[in-house]
Amino acid sequence: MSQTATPAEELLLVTDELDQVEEQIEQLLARQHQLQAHKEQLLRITEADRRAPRADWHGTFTWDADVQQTLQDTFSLQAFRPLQREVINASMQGRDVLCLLPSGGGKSLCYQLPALVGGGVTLVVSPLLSLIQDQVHGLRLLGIPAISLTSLTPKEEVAEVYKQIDNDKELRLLYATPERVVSAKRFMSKLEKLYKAGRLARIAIDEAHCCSQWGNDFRPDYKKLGVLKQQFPDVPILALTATATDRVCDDLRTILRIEGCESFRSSINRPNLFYEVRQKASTAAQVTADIVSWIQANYASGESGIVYCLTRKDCETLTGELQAAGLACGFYHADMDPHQREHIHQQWSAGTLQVIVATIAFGMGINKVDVRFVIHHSLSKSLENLYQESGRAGRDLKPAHCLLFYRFSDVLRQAAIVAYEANWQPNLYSVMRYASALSTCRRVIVGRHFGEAPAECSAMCDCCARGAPVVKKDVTGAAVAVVDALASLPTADKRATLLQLIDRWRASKVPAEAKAAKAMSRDENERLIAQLVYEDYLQMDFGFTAYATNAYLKASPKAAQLTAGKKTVYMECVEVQADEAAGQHAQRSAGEVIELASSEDEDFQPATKRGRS
Ligand SMILES: Nc1ncnc2c1ncn2[C@@H]1O[C@H](COP(=O)(O)OP(=O)(O)OP(=O)(O)O)[C@@H](O)[C@H]1O
Repeated sequence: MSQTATPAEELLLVTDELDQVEEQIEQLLARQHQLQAHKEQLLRITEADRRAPRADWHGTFTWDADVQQTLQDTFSLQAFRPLQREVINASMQGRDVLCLLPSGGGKSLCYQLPALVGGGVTLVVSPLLSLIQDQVHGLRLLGIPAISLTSLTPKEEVAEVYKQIDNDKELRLLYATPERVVSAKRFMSKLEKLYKAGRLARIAIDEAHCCSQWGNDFRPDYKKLGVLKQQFPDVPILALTATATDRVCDDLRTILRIEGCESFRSSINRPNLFYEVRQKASTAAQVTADIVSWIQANYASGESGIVYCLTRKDCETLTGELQAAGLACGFYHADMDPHQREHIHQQWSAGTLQVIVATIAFGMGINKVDVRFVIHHSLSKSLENLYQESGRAGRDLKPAHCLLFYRFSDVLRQAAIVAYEANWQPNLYSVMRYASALSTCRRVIVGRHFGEAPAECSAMCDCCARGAPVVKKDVTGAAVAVVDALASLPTADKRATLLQLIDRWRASKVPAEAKAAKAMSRDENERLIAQLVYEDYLQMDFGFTAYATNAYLKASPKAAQLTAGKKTVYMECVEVQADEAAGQHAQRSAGEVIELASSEDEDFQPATKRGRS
């Protein structure tokens, strides 16, 4: 310190140095926190390795004979489906396991069978009451001792269940909801008692993707399930899910504290499902007529199906219209009396109703394996949601059809609903990318989303089955006209609804622009605007009123490059010819331009189709 510094100057220097020291302390504390968390992870991993060494899960184990016999005698099954045996071996060995098998892949057997062979009690955490009821009922029919504790358990039975947990040495499976596990102290104390007595054999966490806020169906109570590893470190956890991206898997490993787990992942590809997207008509009446005629043409023998709608009101209206057209159907959504909802579900499961028209409230509890079709009346909020909802078809592995009716205005409706959710935009764009594809196989898009190598499609999606040539059109002029139409708006915010934008574009004061816009149908105008959103030349903007959220469109910063002549926009179009390969899947008139897709799609293939048989 200089000897000539005045106290005031020195004060400034000292204050400055103190600030620096505080900043360093903060950095060191953050680093300490990080290292502590990492140390705990490494301790858990080494402890898991010590407790249950890794092995070749295809190999032979002391329990092989028991496992095979239980498979045949108790479950009346002859052989394992892919990965079931490996998952069972790893769990029997005592490893924590993350199991990703597609819908209908047979995840339940992966914990039900070890529960019988290994002895002790397997706790199954499952999010849905109806699913729990169905499973417990099914297990009891097989003579397997199973109980559940949920909000549906009558008060007088709760004491009996607790008594059974304490004393019934034959009990093998105990089902509970995550709420029960994380909030009911009495339940946790019973688990502690089981654990101390060495009777808590395994914990299965079904629909484990609900842990992660990056996945669909995030549930806050699932996020607290890390308490199970903390309280019962020696008990192997088996986390199961049908849908999870790599990011969701990483997240759920951390949340459940099973970082050292064995991960088994079969392809998410469902080869028996035919994926199709159709242009959705612009009027509700026409959409209903299209759905009715499609079901009547393809499933006239009353095969079961689901129609997913965006809102409760849509569900009720569409049900009335389908009924009027002679289809046996009922609606299902969250705003119904639970008994009425259950009644509809049962009638549909029994085949009395052919079609259930539902919101996404109808989901994880569906146990019906012979659903032949799933129709999306509106776009889902993410590709994961669409995959999972569609995946309720064909769980018996027989051919089934997943049909999405798509138009861009539904993206805006959906956006206005999900705009409050985390990650709504990348989620919505992922499903838009899927829906607007023309030349890219839909399986490839889904596989890429889940980080998988492309699966063989064998013409089991409309893009591969269609077989018509794709033409690539330069539509830069039209794209500039759309941006100009927004710029010419009298309002300061320069934003418009989709309808306003199309009207303004078609009424452009530049005659050539208006002529070009009108040379396209309004549907095609809409598709080009969708593409501009999807390629980031336009963006969504929201207006909030006391009653609703409205979605608008406005130019994004990238639009300036378009108007400056630095970007070119191409659209793909297909001229449909008579196409036998697509058979009933492509019911369109010859020569009709059926779809447009992004010119920025990596897999854009301008000339001929592939994958056609
Ligand atoms: N090894 C097997 N052989 C034959 N059928 C099996 C086998 N394993 C399971 N199944 C049957 O497959 C059907 C689906 O099983 P399960 O309900 O466990 O699937 P899941 O993977 O949980 O599907 P979801 O994610 O849709 O709930 C059931 O009817 C079940 O009995």
